[in-house]
Amino acid sequence: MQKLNTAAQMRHMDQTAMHGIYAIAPAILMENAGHAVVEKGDAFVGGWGGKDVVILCGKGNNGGDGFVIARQLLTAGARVYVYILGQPEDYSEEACDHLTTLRQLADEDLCILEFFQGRPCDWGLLTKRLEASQVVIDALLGTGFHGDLREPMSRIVAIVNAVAATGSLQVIAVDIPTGVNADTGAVSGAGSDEENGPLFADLTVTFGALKRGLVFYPGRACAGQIELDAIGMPWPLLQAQEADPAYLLMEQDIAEVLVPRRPDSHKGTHGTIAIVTGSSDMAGAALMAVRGAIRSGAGKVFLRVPKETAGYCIGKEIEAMVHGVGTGDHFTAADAEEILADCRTKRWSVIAMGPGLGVHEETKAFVKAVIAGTTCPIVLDADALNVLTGEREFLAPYGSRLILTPHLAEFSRLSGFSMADIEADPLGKAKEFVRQWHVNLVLKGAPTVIVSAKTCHAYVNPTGNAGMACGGMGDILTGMTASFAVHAGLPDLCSAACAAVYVHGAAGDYCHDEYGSYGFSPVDVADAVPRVIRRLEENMERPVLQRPLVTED
Ligand SMILES: NC(=O)C1=CN([C@@H]2O[C@H](COP(=O)(O)OP(=O)(O)OC[C@H]3O[C@@H](n4cnc5c(N)ncnc54)[C@H](O)[C@@H]3O)[C@@H](O)[C@H]2O)[C@@H](O)CC1
Ligand SMILES: Nc1ncnc2c1ncn2[C@@H]1O[C@H](COP(=O)(O)OP(=O)(O)O)[C@@H](O)[C@H]1O
Ligand SMILES: [K+]
Repeated sequence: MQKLNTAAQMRHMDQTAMHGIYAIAPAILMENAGHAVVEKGDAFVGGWGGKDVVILCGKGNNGGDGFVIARQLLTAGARVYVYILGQPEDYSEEACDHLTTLRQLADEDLCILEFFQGRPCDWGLLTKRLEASQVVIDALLGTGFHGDLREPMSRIVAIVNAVAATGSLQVIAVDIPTGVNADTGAVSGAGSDEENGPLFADLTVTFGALKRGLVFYPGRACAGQIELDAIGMPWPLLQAQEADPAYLLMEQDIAEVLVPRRPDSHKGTHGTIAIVTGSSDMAGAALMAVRGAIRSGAGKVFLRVPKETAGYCIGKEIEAMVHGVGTGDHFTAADAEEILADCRTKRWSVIAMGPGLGVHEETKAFVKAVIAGTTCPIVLDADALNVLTGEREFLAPYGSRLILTPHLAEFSRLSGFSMADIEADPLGKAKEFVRQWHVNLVLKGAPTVIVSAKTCHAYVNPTGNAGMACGGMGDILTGMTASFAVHAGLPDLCSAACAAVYVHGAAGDYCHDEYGSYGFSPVDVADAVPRVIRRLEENMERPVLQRPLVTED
């Protein structure tokens, strides 16, 4: 897992490195930061020698990194034009020292320094310099950015974006692109007509830990390729768990939580999954959930649909045992007893409810009765969440065995948060909800965020693509989540949800590789799941019975 930090967490890490027991001189951290950009940038731009590079330096420590970069690029054989927004007295001591050194290197041919403040700006000259250069370094603003960009920053960023759009200029951002909020990925100028939007980089070299704003849209779209550099931070600080943490999931994390099948296992070992969902006009959703469960390794799958839906469903997913419940085309409170009895006698290990369930008033009582009358894990998606709008207090006592998988609109209905607030900070809102209502939450989107009921830690999924933005994709995930929830050895429901989300997205990525971003279907994604699991299996530990019984030294 990679830590996903906020600006405040980064400030704390920097301060602890510099002023705590480690006592790293501030100028050294800044030197390392600048060096990281030069080093990672070298491969990206194909070597610095002979390149013309514009370096834009703001008034904070991000600008200080820019001074180091300028000096090191001169050593690497580049010509640099350094635009400096502050005066020496504006800068921190370490940035000021680096500026002093850089000033000793000012040279009419190789190193031109331009101080912006207090003078009319020659925008034409800046544009010409950018047009004649191959690379621009954005050291205007880092994690200290907030609000919207103001003049002259906004004008400079607009000019860089315009020149870069012609394709002749590579843009490298220092730590985070200027105008991207490090905590949320919100950007300057969103929704306004004024030209004060964020900078779009081709490469972002970020320091110490990934910033949340680099993985959430719209910030993610500004970052280009992302490279992380530890910049010499003491390793205990790099590894320490932050208060209120968030992590980016990695393939290795998922491989580690999946346990290989024991060779002596049988269908009962791998979970009895009940998909209790569907209604007469949305039976396909129920079938897709079944498909997701089967393709994720479920031992047995029972499908329970309303009576009128059963005829359509029988034989469509031949592995599932299908039965029609009640008398109508949707579930009512009277149907709950049959489901609860089935759950007891057939020893269901997990239940999934929601896809295509419908939002009839009577269905709400049905869903509540099933939750209250069982003790197994339950995955709640789609209409199961829609019918529970306003029932947060009801859910909370059962939260530790529930996995809720809403998309943004479903989450808005359920939580009462506005769509705008959720879109502005999905991770923050997901955590806020879980802190209050103690459920395992999968907030689906690009990217999907998973929050643990037990710890309130958040996990962000890196897999998936826009080809998955089509109806039914979430139904597949519902079945997958139910199946993963009973995979032997998974430590908790949150890990199961993380594994399901990661594998679902990775299966979507296989489809993207095969078909491109249009037209692959939810069923294609489900059918690609075994390929992802096979890839993960290569990294799993061998089960006891697959180890040789006698080992030779
Ligand atoms: N010791 C450290 O703290 C280290 C910091 N580093 C760098 O320092 C950066 C953080 O430095 P700072 O905290 O000084 O922050 P920044 O360099 O991001 O800038 C802060 C300045 O920008 C101004 N500002 C904020 N929002 C603005 C807006 N919308 N329009 C115009 N001006 C705005 C603030 O008033 C403040 O003067 C990191 O991103 C990283 O690049 C690195 O050098 C590594 C070590
Ligand atoms: N642009 C995207 N990038 C990554 N994943 C996506 C994208 N669009 C959709 N998805 C994924 O596809 C699934 C869609 O789920 P959902 O909206 O519930 O679909 P439905 O309700 O139609 O089944 C989610 O898991 C979501 O994360
Ligand atoms: K920057």
